[in-house]
Amino acid sequence: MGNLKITLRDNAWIRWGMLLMVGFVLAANYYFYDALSPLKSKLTEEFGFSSTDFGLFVSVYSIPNVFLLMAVLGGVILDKLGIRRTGFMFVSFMAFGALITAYGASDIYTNGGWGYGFMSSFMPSYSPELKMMLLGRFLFGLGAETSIVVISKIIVKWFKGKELALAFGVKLGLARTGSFLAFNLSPILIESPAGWTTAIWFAAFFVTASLIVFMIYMMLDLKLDRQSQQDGELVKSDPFRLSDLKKLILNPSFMYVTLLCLTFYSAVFPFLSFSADFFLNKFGLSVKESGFISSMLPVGTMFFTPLFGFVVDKYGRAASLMIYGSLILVLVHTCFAFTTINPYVLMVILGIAFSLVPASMWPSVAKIVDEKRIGSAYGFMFSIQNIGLWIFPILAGVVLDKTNAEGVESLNYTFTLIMFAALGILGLLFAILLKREDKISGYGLELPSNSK
Ligand SMILES: N[C@@H](Cc1c[nH]cn1)C(=O)NCC(=O)O
Repeated sequence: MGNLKITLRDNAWIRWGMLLMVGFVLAANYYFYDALSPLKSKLTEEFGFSSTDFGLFVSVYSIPNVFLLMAVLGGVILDKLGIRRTGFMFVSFMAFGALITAYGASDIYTNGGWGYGFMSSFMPSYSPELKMMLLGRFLFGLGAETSIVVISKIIVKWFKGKELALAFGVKLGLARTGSFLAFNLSPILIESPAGWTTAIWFAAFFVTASLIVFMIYMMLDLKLDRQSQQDGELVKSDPFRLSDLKKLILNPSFMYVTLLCLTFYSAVFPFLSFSADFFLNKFGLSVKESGFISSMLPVGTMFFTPLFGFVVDKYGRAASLMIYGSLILVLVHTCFAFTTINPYVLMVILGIAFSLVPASMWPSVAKIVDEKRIGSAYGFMFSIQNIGLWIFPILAGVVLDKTNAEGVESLNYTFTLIMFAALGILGLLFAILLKREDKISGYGLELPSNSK
């Protein structure tokens, strides 16, 4: 038994201060993830990107996580090497990948800089710019997903038994601030006197700055570990065993939440990547205004996610909230496909759905899975989710190219949106199954946070 000494995590100022730090790392991650979305038409103009090329660029982020099982492996590495070493390694990958992406679009590179000749020497149907940018985003994705797993574990470490769901909500709110900034700043930065690629360089430097912030967090983490070790409170992860993964897969609640994660996020993130271009084409808006409408989604979630996190902590009902969120998602995509309802309104409503599900999903995993396995569990969920984040941006681009004649003035997005609505219906089904299963397995997903 520990002797109940006060540690850093018992000090609310330090606990929430450290959340701001890891939130900065996440905001940079999300900023870079979304920074090129409002630039789709610019990439077509400058480098001749088709919709399929753009979809490929978005989706290559997920390849290391799907094929190298990076998020699972990252979770395993995390359980083995710990938060500091794993976090440092993967945030560094993020920064390196972001800088390579910016280099691939830069004048230095396009004027025959390092690697240009090599990238021109194979697969001539893909431009050397696209190939270098794909390499950069691949490396960024390799680091980014595992970093999110590391940060989720950091939050469980500091907030378990305290304001866990609220902390997850605030964390997601901070992450989405990054997306909000990306959709608004990128269209401004392309007009910079230093050239349109300023938008990409800025994104890359933001990620590099987040590496420095993570290094500062590492000092706090070390101090907390020393205190917890003295108190005998340090939660040590057991070595990873394949049988643990088998146990997770055989747990119906865990699998329903994972499948909801796959289908729900596949209907949101790939849509968000194309959304600015969708508004531009459907409503004939400028790059700035369509980027601004896209940013209504993250802006809604910045406020609603912490709020719903608080509701889940205090009143529970996490499984029910996942059902409501999935239902709203289906309705919004259907409206986008078949109506001309004001896109600002629909994006804010989608923001409610995009708050309800994440705010209840991520803390629910901490109820279903033992803390010692939480790294592997989040890693597994992210790897499955990344199958969707890999396939659906490509499919969205292919559907767009196939359902629109070449060189058409404005792209018709109806079939792409029907695809996203269908994914939402699947998500709704898994959310209903999760709630039903919870009555049998008794993880208490409908109960407040501190009752379990
Ligand atoms: N795996 C991430 C995907 C992502 C999107 N932008 C950057 N990373 C994820 O799903 N995170 C959880 C969330 O609710 O944002």
